[in-house]
Amino acid sequence: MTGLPCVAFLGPEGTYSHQAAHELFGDAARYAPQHTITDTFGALESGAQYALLPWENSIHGIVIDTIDLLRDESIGTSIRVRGEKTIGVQHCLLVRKGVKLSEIKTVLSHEQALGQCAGYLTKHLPHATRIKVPSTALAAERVATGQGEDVWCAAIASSMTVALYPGLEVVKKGIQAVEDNFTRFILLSTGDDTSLPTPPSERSYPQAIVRFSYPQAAAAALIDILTVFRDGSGCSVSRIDRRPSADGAPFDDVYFIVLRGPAAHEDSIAGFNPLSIYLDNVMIRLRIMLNQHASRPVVLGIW
Ligand SMILES: O=C(O)C(=O)C[C@]1(C(=O)O)C=C[C@@H](O)C=C1
Repeated sequence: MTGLPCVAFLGPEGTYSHQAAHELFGDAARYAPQHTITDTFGALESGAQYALLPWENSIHGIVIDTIDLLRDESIGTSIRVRGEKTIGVQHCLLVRKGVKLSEIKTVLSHEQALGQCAGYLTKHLPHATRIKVPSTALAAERVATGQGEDVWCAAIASSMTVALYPGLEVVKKGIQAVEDNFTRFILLSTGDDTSLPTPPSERSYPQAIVRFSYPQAAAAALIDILTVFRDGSGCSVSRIDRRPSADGAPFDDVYFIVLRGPAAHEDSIAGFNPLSIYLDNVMIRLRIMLNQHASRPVVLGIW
């Protein structure tokens, strides 16, 4: 067992992160549940080789804690983005056995799940207080073990938690805004050389993330900076995210550009990756355009 790599994930058992980690690594890893997304990232500093973080959801969008961690300077240097995993998410409203919908006073869950199910809560539980907790499975555990007033709490979590935390029952399954609901996770590892037990990407084309900061005072216009990414050799931008910079002047922002390379052909030469060649060129031009600014553009990972 000890030879297996350690994968940190947002716990406890029964979170969607737990499910995604298992789907990626199966029996080829040891699993280390963490209390928060920040702790999951921090586990890379205390011995875990991998951390799997929820990245974005198809209903509620970006997971703020994760994207803000991607601003950390260690990512792109000692820590690299290595892959991704997408899973389907069907949320259940769970209560202690015997509690009726009309008796629920409080609903606990991860803020993403509360957001994905906001329509259901507004319609069916308009007077219930919504409380954010670090994960869906922690919400289920609290409802299962709650005392006193907590008996009237409900949780939004996966149906798997019913088997893990005895005493719960499902009031309603599939309470998110639309039936098709997916969360995409990002896999980080300490360095590029830790081998991955399963192919890191589910897609046939390679991807990469570039981070750069764009201060309000920048000499070059943002639109000119973005033209650096104009399609080259079949590579293109598939997504742009923007967050406040952690340490810059007010409204200085950090940009995350997700790039997609051309699909690999069966006859392509081993080790030849058009995306990394394109990125070498893009990074040189980006550094020149942003050269007067302290924060260098960085490739957070290619997978
Ligand atoms: O709380 C969990 O179960 C998680 O794994 C976190 C998380 C998220 O942050 O998006 C993962 C998937 C769902 O979208 C809801 C919550």
